[in-house]
Amino acid sequence: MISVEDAYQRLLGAAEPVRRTESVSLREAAGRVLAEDVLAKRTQPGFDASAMDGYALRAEDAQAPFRPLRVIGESAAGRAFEGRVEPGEAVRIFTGAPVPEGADAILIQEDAERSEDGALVPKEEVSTGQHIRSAGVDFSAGSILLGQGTLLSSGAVALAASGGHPHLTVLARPKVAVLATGDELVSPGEPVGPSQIVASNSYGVAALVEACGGSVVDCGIAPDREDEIAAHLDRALSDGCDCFVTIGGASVGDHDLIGKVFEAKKVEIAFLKVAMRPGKPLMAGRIGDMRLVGLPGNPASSMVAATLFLAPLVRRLAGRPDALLTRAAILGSDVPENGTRADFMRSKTELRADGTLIVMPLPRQDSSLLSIYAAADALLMRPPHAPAARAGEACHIVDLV
Ligand SMILES: Nc1nc2c(c(=O)[nH]1)N[C@H]1C(S)=C(S)[C@@H](COP(=O)(O)OP(=O)(O)OC[C@H]3O[C@@H](n4cnc5c(N)ncnc54)[C@H](O)[C@@H]3O)O[C@H]1N2
Ligand code: MOO
Repeated sequence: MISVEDAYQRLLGAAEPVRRTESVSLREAAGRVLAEDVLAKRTQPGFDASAMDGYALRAEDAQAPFRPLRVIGESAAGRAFEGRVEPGEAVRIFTGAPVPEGADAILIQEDAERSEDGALVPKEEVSTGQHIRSAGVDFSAGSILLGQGTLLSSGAVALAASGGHPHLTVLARPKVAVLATGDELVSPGEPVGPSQIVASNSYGVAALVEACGGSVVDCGIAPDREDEIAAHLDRALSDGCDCFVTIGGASVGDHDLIGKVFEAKKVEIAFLKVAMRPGKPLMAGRIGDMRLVGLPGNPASSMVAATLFLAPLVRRLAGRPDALLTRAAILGSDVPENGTRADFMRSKTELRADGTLIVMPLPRQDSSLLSIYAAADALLMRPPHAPAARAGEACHIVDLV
């Protein structure tokens, strides 16, 4: 049995982002990872633009004592004034409109008066360049807007649009096959016979995989038969899956077959058990480029193991930042000393008005309890052999997705 840290290193150590790429429209691009640099196809703004509603003029014509100026036309966004502003002249202008030739400043309309004959009389002085956004102040054609490997935020998508790109080349989502195993399992909505239960973990694990940027290949439920599980593994390999995840059958009972399948298929084993609670029977390995993760069957064990190991792996394969996100918090109640396995206690957090993050372990921690898991928003991390700790002491948590 190895430590959580060693297991994490063995699983993620040599894992690299997928190399397959695809083109997606901007509307589908948020959350994807750029496969190549995005260069600006245009300069923004493409012209000197007014930042305010007012008058385009020569700054020297708006100095005290103020003289009336002749308004010779209008420049609106999308409809430029084609002429030139000469001394003693001004052009009515609106935000985003091109600044006409000859003008070098904008007088905002709040600082201007129009006389009865239509002349413009400035009320405040302006300086050269005032309220003008110069061409290219945001970016210039040919400059790198977004680098390869960028996880596309909403802002990044807007920037790519502004740079003139209707589509972006991104990394393909890693293909993650998810297989539930167990003779007792039926799908949600199906009749549940005596001694049967509903397969729930695969839905939770699939949701987590997708939240991490993966694409799920749902393999359904396999009975406790080595040949059936092995057939799913073979199909995942031939379908080019990046990861094959099993749920259940990871422990030591007569019907726990994942270890046997891994052996028969000559999986290069990373580890077979991890010193953690819940989730001790957790297996991982690889066949060529395909990673294998054997999650334990108990629902909370399955989800905790997937949060700590599968989620960072999928993020790595997807090219996303993959570090396990832990946060400092303050214990909201006393906790007893811990045993030999790292403990990940299902907990609820509360952000106090002063910014302190308080974490309260939930009262029941049995690994079969999905009601408790779903009520939790964080895992309180208790290292092996941690001494008893009191409310108010510092601790660390992992956020649940
Ligand atoms: N003698 C020992 N027994 C067990 C050990 C051990 O070290 N020695 N470890 C225990 C721990 S810890 C866990 S966790 C479980 C994990 O066992 P398996 O991975 O083999 O899981 P199963 O036996 O297949 O199932 C356990 C439990 O979870 C239910 N299950 C399975 N799959 C699903 C699913 N997709 N959705 C919902 N529920 C599922 C299954 O019906 C069982 O109730 O082993 C302990 N035993
Ligand atoms: O890990 Mo088992 O996950 O302790 O129930």
